[in-house]
Amino acid sequence: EKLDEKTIREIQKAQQNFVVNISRFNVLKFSPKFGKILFRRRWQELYDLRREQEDVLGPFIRSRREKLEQIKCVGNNTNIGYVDSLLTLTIPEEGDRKLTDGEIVSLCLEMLIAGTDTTATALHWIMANLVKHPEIQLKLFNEIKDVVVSDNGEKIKEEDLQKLTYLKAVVLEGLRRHPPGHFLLFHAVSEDTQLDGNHIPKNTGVNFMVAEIGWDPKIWEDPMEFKPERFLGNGGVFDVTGNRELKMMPFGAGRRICPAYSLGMLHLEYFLANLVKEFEWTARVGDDIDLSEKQEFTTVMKYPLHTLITPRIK
Ligand code: HEM
Repeated sequence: EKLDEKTIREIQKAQQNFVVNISRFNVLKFSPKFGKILFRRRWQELYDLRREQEDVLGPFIRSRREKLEQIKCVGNNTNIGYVDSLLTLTIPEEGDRKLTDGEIVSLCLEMLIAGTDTTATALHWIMANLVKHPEIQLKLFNEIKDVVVSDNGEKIKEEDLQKLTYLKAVVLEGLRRHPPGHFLLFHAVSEDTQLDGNHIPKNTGVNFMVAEIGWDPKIWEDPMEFKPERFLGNGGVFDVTGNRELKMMPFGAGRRICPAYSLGMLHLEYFLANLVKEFEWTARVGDDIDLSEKQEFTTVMKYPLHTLITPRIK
């Protein structure tokens, strides 16, 4: 179903309000009993945000449920989308019940946020580094120019990306130095576990310091420097899943790794290649590009990038 511009803006606003405010709600996890009184205002804000999400997404879910019923009646089951699969899902552990509308709203938002905010944040950091280090941007542009023979003004295509080794190195370095998530989503241990001599009881919530892992000076030389060249060894091949060797984990690792890590990499490579092919990105006079961080849903630039963009001469 095609959404009009107004609806897209409403969904975007609900998502943005959530992303920007989420870290302010962490405090609500403590002492739920007294917290309800102590943080009454903040709880109210959270409820309001939640209502906003349900108001914008709820009608689409209900309308899709009706459509699905009609499709079932005429026996046509083509065009199955994400919401359709959630609507047909049942939970065996809970008496084969279906998901509630509220749960579906959460899952849709999770997919929207996880699929856009992470990639946009990663790209923002990478562009900031390319503006800060024009020599890296130039090297990347030269690779694009030399390797992709598409001077006819066409966009770089998906199949061209495989030939761009330095592009891949820049993306990997961006994800190492500025992973959008400095932590993963919360995990819990399913059994009593020993970790580095510490006893972790079953059901304890655990997380991983993603950014620190990628900045470990025992693994990475000059870890805080932005040096894509470090990824050029081994023929430019690097296993970002950590299956072979875990040196960084911007997408997590193992069973709960980001289910769309390869799509995330593809988006970053594709957008970056085209942005650099079409435009030269430079700092404003006297602007040193401040790489300070700020915690939102992802770790974003505290001072968003302002840059001058000049079309490349064809
Ligand atoms: C550069 C881009 C991306 C990065 C850095 C990234 C990173 C992550 C990380 C760190 C996690 C948590 C893994 C864990 O808790 O162990 C995650 C989960 C997730 N990601 Fe991504 N992601 C990216 C792109 C995407 C895209 C494009 C989509 C969807 C189209 C997506 C969908 C999801 C979903 C649905 C989850 C939750 C999975 C679960 O609950 O098990 N991500 N991602």
